[in-house]
Amino acid sequence: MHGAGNDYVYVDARGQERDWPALSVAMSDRHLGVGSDGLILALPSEKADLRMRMFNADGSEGEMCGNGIRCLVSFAFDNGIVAAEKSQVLVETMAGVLDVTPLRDDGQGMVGARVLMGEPRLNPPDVPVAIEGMDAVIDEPLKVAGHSFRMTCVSMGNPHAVVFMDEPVDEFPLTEIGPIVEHHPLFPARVNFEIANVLDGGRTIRTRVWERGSGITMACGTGACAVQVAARLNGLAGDRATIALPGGDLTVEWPGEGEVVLEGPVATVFDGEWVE
Ligand SMILES: N[C@H](CCC[C@H](N)C(=O)O)C(=O)O
Repeated sequence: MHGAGNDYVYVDARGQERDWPALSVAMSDRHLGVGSDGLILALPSEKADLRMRMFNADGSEGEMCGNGIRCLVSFAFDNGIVAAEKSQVLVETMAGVLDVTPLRDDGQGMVGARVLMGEPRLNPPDVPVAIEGMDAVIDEPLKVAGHSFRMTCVSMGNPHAVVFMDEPVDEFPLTEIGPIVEHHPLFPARVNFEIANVLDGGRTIRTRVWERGSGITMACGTGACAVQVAARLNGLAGDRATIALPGGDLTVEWPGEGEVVLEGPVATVFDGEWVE
């Protein structure tokens, strides 16, 4: 399944004990495996309708996945894990229990979802940055390979570093710079790195992402949230923005306080059986 091109393999892991990190690496390989940005598990929960665990393509576990949580609810409906007629589904994640509202087409199929993503963490322990007022920025420009960035760091349960730039993001050497930022010593848990062009007075923000543990992805849900929050903190956007990613558009709302709301598509590509 994929959310705006951010594709994962989804597994009903109820009652299964496996080496999930190793399985994520094997399944994510686009030549020797299924091919994906990682692996997402549906698991039972004591305090929600179900629990999500997500693993990046390198086997590392992410605290939250905004595109993944939408697809997981659709997967849970299709596989009888959660009653398909529910109009609200609670999902336990490492970033808290989050509220997912399925969006259905007239045929009742799920085509997307609206997710309450929790509050942004602006002085996140996983992104220790010099603090300038509310705005969590790195006071000293971060010098990377001849570039000097002013980053706004936001955690959505997982760490993000956002750089707004005038240079068109499509021309930025993200493949070269992305891994240097991801592994920069400033980020003890590594970091997801977003580059963004603010367009249309902040109503649209063109964004590309180098994801922690997966590299360049077509979209990143938590990254889209971090971009809108960072833009609003920097006075570059209002309460709502369309985040235009290579794989599609995601909509993010954050009025400066409270939960971030993410809305985006869901798609199933194919089903399969994993044969040992
Ligand atoms: N790579 C991320 C996890 C996946 C996030 C992204 N795919 C999303 O949709 O939020 C991390 O290690 O924090």
